[in-house]
Amino acid sequence: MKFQPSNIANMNAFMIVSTFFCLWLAVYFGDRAEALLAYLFVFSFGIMHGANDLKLIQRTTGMSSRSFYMRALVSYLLVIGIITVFFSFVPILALAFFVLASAYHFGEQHWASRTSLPSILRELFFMAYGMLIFFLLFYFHADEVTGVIHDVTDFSIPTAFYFYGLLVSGLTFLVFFAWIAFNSLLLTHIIEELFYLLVFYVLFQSASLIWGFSIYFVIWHSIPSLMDQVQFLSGEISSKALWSYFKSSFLYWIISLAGLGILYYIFQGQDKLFFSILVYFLAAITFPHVLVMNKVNRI
Ligand SMILES: CC1=C(/C=C/C(C)=C/C=C/C(C)=C/C=O)C(C)(C)CCC1
Repeated sequence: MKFQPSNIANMNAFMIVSTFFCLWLAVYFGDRAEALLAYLFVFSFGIMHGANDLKLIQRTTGMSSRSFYMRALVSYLLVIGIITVFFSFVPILALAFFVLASAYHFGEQHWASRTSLPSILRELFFMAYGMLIFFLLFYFHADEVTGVIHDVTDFSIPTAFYFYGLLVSGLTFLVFFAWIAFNSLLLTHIIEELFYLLVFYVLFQSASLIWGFSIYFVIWHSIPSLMDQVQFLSGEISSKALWSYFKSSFLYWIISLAGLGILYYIFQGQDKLFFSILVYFLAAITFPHVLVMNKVNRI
């Protein structure tokens, strides 16, 4: 079965409907079931969307030899190693850098095809959007986020910080957005984009931290990104192309989950929140992925 462009256009409708469906589902679940489902989301689609990076590197560079694959794999593992060291020596800086890189990555995923802003401004806009998403989430779950950050870095962030962060990132985004619309650099609709922000407001305000994050991460980031990657790798979005994506990411996906299992085992006795382990894990696998996707988006 081939997906037509109209189906791809329906993606936005799918994202909105499934967001509210997931919010409604939460009414029926207790906290534990909700958290379990959230982890299932993150560990399935969330990890899977980053599991084809090596193939994407090969495709963006046009090099497909075995030795290139090995070099890419070694650089990949090196980046993961550097991040781990960074987190052990200066955790607060590493975390700040991780959130900034993630914000950029989320912004890039959402906006790369929706604005024709020139470079530098483009990157700053991606970042402002992503920071707005994170601060919106953090603002509504301030105490819990402060707890996780304290667990990871030993730093206590005052909860007012999230309010000011939300204010600054929100204003920066809105000024940028108005300027983009005014200069006809917007390839989408103003109302549509503002409506999505309203959806995120409702989502983060009503869902728990883990549920809100996983719904955003999977439905609004991982699934659209996975579709873009399938289109890039196979030239079409069809069941065959999706199957081939699944097959080539399977090994990396299993290895990542095994890595998470090992992290969990190491931290088990240290009284860490499972969330903190998740932050370390996401940070380790996210950095190489952000670099790869940035390269894909430049093609
Ligand atoms: C700091 C912090 C969080 C940050 C998570 C981030 C920054 C995730 C980024 C993931 C990416 C970019 C994945 C790749 O595609 C959580 C878990 C919400 C919980 C509270 C504390």
